Amino acid sequence: MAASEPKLDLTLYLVTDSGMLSGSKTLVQTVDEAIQGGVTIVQLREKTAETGDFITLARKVLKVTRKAGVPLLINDRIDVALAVGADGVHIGQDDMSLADVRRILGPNKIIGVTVQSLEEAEAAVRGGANYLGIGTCYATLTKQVKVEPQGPSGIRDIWEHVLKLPNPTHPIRAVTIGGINAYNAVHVLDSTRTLSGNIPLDGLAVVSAIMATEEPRLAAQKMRAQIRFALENSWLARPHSNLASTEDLQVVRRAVVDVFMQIKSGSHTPLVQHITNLVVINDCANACLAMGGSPIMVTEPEEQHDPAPVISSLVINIGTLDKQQVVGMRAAMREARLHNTPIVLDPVAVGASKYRAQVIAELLRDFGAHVIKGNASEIAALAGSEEVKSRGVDSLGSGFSDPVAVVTEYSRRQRCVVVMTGAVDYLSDGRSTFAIRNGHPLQAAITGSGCMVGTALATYIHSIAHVDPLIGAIAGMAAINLAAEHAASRNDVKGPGTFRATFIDEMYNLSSQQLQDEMVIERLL
Ligand SMILES: Cc1ncc(COP(=O)(O)OP(=O)(O)O)c(N)n1
Ligand SMILES: Cc1ncsc1CCOP(=O)(O)O
Repeated sequence: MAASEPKLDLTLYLVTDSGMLSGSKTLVQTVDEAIQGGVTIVQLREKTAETGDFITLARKVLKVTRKAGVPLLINDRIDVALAVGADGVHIGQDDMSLADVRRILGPNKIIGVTVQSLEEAEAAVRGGANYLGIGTCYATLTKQVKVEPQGPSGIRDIWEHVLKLPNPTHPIRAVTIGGINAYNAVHVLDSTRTLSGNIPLDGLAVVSAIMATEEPRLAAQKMRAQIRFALENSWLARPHSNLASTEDLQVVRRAVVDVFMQIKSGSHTPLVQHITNLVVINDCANACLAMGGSPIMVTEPEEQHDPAPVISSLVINIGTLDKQQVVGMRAAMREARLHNTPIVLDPVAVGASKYRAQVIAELLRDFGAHVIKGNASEIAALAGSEEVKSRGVDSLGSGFSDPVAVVTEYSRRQRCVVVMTGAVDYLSDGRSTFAIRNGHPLQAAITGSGCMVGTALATYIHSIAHVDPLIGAIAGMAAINLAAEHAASRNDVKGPGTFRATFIDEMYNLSSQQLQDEMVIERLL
């Protein structure tokens, strides 16, 4: 690219569609405001415009983009790009070939290419594309797509592949497109990072998230804020995440006790939203209160929006799944993603039916989670392992031969903390893996003790920005297990019934000194 031409910054890529304008603003105004809100590159995509009208519009838009120092690309139409002196073009697989476009436009123009497979991506990189538009990511109403949406993991596979190509002749850049908005931007950027190297896409491309709003500046600002958050708070490179990876277990223990203390002292009362199962809802609410949180059981899809800004963390538990509940879960997870609220996902009995497996796969594809908590059979089902089978909500057999490898690997793949419960609990964020050896067999004798673990995790992981999720998870796991030990040792506990009530008492009574002294934690990785 010549020095005088705008710099290629793909962070927030606006693809236009004048058919979406509300009527109160022209396309040129919309582009102008979107750039003021943070759009870094614009593609003029006018599928039905006559050539003359397209050129007239492109000239007007170019004035705005040039003033802002933002590149303007033209969708498909090399003739229009040449006529107006645009900064480049974006082409798809059915358009003029990359080689021909390069020959016509010369070496300094930007050429972006849509790719939907490893082969297409490789060819575009070898052919000298300046960037790739990988997708589609999610289903979109903006256009009819020929290839099924690939979801973030499909996009990541392509991104990872091109970055590994030997001897690249130029830097490889990429965005993804399709169904992206401020709600899913963080999840998409986080889950498309390469597994080896943690390298994020260069940005996100959107049409309707900006074009179909009355406030394009505000919409662009929201998107930019989410993209900034995702790039600064990468799962594996969070600013505060060195704590769990420190070699010194004393430092980890102290951090865990600090997280516990914040809640115990009352200096913070997390508002923990639960969409959980009918069997345990009351126990989970009481456990949350006993630990110093405040439970909120908002379940209807229509009422997810209003409280979302003040929710500290969200528990999604599929124990007694029904279709209407899934709609509520999706609405809650969407809001949680917008507010960067930690999500704890409890995939109860996910291996028991195809329906459960499908619901969880879709929730993970569309929203991801910050923590996934399950017993060995649930983690096996999610990780695609046959090693541990389930019977209803329980695991059969003696568990994994190498539980550390399973939780660590699954955590790396899902980019979240994985907590695998059992006689020994394993917790990993993909970099560090710990075992907690507290707890009591009576926990398995009452229903819902696993669900209460979900509550405990969410209570202590109440902020992505302020609590390292792995440290918070250790705090929750250790606290609830110690409460069980204390309850089981009491003389007034005669069996599961008395244990159940006493368990809640001991969650309430547990002190930070007890946590400090009695937590049995081991670093395994
Ligand atoms: C950034 C970006 N990525 C992908 C596309 C899709 O382009 P294409 O496959 O050519 O489809 P149409 O846009 O022509 O419908 C894009 N436009 N921009
Ligand atoms: C042009 C294009 N190419 C693949 S999906 C898409 C449209 C994306 O639109 P939206 O951001 O509104 O889902």
